[in-house]
Amino acid sequence: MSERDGDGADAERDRAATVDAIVDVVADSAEDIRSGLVGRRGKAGRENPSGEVQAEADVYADDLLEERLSAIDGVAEYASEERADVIDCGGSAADPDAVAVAVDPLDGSSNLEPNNTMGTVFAVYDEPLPAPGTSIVVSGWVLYGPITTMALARDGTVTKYELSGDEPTVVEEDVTIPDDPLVYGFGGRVPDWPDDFADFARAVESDPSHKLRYGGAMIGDVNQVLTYGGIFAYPALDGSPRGKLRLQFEGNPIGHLVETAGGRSSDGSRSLLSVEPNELHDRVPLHVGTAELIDRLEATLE
Ligand SMILES: O=P(O)(O)OC[C@H]1O[C@](O)(COP(=O)(O)O)[C@@H](O)[C@@H]1O
Ligand SMILES: [Mg+2]
Ligand SMILES: [Mg+2]
Repeated sequence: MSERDGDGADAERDRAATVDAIVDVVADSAEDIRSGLVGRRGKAGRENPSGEVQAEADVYADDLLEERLSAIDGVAEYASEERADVIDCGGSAADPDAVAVAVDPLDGSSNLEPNNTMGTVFAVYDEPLPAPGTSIVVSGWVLYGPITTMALARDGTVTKYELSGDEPTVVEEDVTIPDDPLVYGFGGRVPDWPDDFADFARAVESDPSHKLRYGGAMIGDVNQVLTYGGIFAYPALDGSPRGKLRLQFEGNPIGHLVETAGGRSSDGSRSLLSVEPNELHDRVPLHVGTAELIDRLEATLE
């Protein structure tokens, strides 16, 4: 037992304080990440563990978050899409008063060059990484749009904030995803979609009440789905049956937040939160949105 442990109630309190500190650091770092994009829109000249060429801003945001998050008392592990291994920050995420943090420091970094939307995604797990989404304590994302905003899922409820001043400003509490779907966005090259997913996509597109929204940054696209109702997917592809997006850093946090808002997530047959990870950088076919559309998707892919 670490010195921080004490009895169960103390451990709970310590963990809650750690989670508060993590959320504060992510919110406080948003402006530094945003301003740090200037002058870092080029390539860093090396690949991340998923084999993608890193942008200078990917490395910058990862280094900044690693330094700040790993310094928090009670953070036992830091892991990110941009580094191969989990960073051991001291203690164990299996302890009742400690957690692990997993981060996609800059989501949609291919949008740096054309200056379009990007985000930061994070999840706090109460188990050592890689861990299933059922062990997430808090999930959230920062969206660098015209305004910097944050969505946070904690204690069974989703809250949206603006991050413009010294303190985050609550703009919406108890956020729920609308039941009537309006927007959809599907990643991957259309010729690479498996036939069953293509059938589903055609059905969604042919509904006159649905509109296409695809910006090339998952967070921007998913935030529209959370706002208007609908579906975002980066499906399994012919030649890439696990799709593109990563379970620990993208699928789990997004699935946790959308499900907390009353929506659904799926890998094609079950909740993303039920997918058991094998490795830190596992990919997963990702579908999130209004429950009825995810039900229909799963019925089509059966
Ligand atoms: O360029 P594509 O194939 O449309 O992929 C876009 C998808 O890839 C991502 O950019 C992957 O995220 P990273 O930028 O964090 O690697 C998603 O945000 C987005 O939905
Ligand atoms: Mg990403
Ligand atoms: Mg990224």
